Amino acid sequence: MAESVRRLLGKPGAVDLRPYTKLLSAIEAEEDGLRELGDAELTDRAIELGNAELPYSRDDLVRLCAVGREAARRSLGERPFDVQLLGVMALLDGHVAEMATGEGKTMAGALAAAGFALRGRRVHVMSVNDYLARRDAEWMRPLYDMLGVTVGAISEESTTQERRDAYSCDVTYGPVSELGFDVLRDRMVTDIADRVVPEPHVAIIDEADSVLVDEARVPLVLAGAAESVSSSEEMADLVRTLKPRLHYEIDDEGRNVQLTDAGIDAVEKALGGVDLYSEEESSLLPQVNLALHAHVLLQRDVHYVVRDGEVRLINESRGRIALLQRWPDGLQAAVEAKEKVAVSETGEVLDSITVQSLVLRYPTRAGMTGTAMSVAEQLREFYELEVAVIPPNKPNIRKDHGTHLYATREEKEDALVAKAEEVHATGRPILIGTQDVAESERLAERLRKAGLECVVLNAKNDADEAAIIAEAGTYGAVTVSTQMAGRGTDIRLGGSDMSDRERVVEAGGLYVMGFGRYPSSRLDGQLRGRAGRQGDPGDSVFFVSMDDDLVVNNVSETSGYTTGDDGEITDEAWLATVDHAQRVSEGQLLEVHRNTWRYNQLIDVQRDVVLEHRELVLTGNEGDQHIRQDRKEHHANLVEEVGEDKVAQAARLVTLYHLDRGWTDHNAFLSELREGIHLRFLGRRDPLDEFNREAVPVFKGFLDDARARAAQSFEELEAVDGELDVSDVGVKRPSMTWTYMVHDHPFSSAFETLAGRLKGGQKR
Ligand SMILES: Nc1ncnc2c1ncn2[C@@H]1O[C@H](COP(=O)(O)OP(=O)(O)OP(=O)(O)O)[C@@H](O)[C@H]1O
Repeated sequence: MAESVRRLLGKPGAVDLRPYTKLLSAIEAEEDGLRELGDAELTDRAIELGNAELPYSRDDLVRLCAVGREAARRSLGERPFDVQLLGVMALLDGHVAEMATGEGKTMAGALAAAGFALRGRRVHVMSVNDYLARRDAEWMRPLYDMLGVTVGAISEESTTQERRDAYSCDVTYGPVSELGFDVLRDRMVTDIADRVVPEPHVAIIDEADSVLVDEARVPLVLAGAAESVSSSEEMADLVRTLKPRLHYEIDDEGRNVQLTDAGIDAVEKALGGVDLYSEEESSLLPQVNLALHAHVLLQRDVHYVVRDGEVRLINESRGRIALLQRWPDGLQAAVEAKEKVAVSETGEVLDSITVQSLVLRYPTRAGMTGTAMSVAEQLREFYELEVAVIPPNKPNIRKDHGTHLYATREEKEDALVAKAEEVHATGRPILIGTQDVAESERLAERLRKAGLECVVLNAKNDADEAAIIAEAGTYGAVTVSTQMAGRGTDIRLGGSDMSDRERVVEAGGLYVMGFGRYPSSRLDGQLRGRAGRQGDPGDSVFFVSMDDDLVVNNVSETSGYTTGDDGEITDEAWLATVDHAQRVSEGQLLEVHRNTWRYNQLIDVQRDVVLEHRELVLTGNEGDQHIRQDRKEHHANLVEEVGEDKVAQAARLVTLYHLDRGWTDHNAFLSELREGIHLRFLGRRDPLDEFNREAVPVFKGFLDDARARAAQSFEELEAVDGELDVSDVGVKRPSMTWTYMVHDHPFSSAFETLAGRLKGGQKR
């Protein structure tokens, strides 16, 4: 209640920058003195700052910023601007610094990381991908060296030893997914020496809004022990024969598809006269629904691409292939069956972690991004983070034009292409943002036909992406790209070496065009922000049509407007509906985020109980003590045969095994419960309450059960040649493990569909 009232009343404000700005002149005053010092003396000055505790006093903050500025000037050849130092101070206070594109967040982040490290904190700088983690660590290394701070980076390919080395540095850069996977893997070790992640201190999150808001709906998963699911190609072929409206209906938002009565009859007939709602056939309906979802709602080249015989998801928030992502198993298999590719490896989910849980492990959190203010509320609600809006170094002179609205997609495309031709004729570089891969390719084709050579950026690897983006400011360049978030490379006018800068500036700088507005205004802002960096000239404009998904899915009335000859709708009221549609969509995204959060809160509490107990077993002799009491005689016999140490180790392994096994099973139970819980809507109960009501009692006996099973396994253990081999009693760790990100079920589950039918009062 208090929270909802606060949400309504308390407009999220930004952090007051005055305490920081007051220090700027004192920082500058130190500059001449520091320039006199030799490099080693400068390093000593930095190290001396480590002789006190956090937080930094006013005077020490001045010293840190002054030393940091001088070190950056010498090591990187760039003297941090005042605004970057404001960013550093905001980060050191644990805020999210909103700094526009090209303002130099990488350096601000590094100076803050060094500030924490000098005071004895371990810092993890979380990036959005491998490439940026490695690039930033290497780029900033000379600066860290000069400040006497060690730095390392991890990436997906890092070996265990490389990870350990990187984590032993003061500052470690890594993609958020890898940091999460390491935490998950560490939770499964049976020997403390196998752990790689040290105790968490400080997290500095780059592209904080993408990571903390957009990616927070995608849990990281550790899976193990292979077992293949049956392919559902038969179902895929069957649903292909069904006809829209006659056999199935799609709801207004395009998020749900349901069989009609005629559809059910057709499916039952095609399956040889089964009754889909009978007890015996209870597994069929979910399969049909999954196949139908895959067929109707998931489109190739919009939601996924097929490459090298694999279905690869497109990360909607970043508009590119998400190598590690997959849908929950059933849906993934259904899409694979639809595309007739081999059904991919599947196995048990050993454990999972959400971005929230990962980030909240760190007692100190901070972040930086170009677009934070519009998610200030979420950052506060989910991460207890406040936003500090750092002004640009030079005033932003980019011209953001109003949205152009058209009746149809064709008219929108015609208008955009015409505008692109007009702008291209002046030599200005153009960046066009599209909604999905298919659209970017179609549009590029159109542009080429119109004589505009263009580069399409949608699904390359991270390094290629960065190189393409870096050249997008070249004279006459036309670049078509899907969502820009997390690309992490700024567009310099005149190409990456800025050799042609003058000509491009004179022409008017980068012209950004959005082909459709994004599901949130923040994503629009990220695209616009690519133009006008560091006071450069630039323009941005969006072209929208009434049949864009954003409008169709979120506006109830989409007819009754008047258009000009070219199909443009200029009526302010209709333009306002586009803004409205975007707000509705933002509300939906927030709800999804909040739901993931709520469900995971309970799971996290239970996981913590298990982990706490597991830690006692792993690091102490909890397992042995319990078994010694429970199976006195057998324990004593084995001790006599093989000695205390070997028995204690066997008891530890057996207990860990049953704790982990129990948690895997409990996890599976919780996901099933969560899927099925929507049926509870039938009883008009709150599904979350229902979830908690069922999940809590089931967990009650968890530890006792695991202990009892461990004792049982131990009882069966026999000494052979003076050794105990726990695999004799079925204690086997997964032979292999792998990691991925589960794409949150984009549509309601099969159960919800069933619930929807029952709710509608249909027979059966
Ligand atoms: N103080 C400075 N003086 C001169 N150049 C600087 C300074 N700080 C950063 N730069 C340069 O500005 C460019 C942009 O820096 P950086 O990539 O860190 O920006 P960013 O804010 O992270 O942008 P993006 O939003 O694209 O990630 C880099 O080429 C960097 O070398």
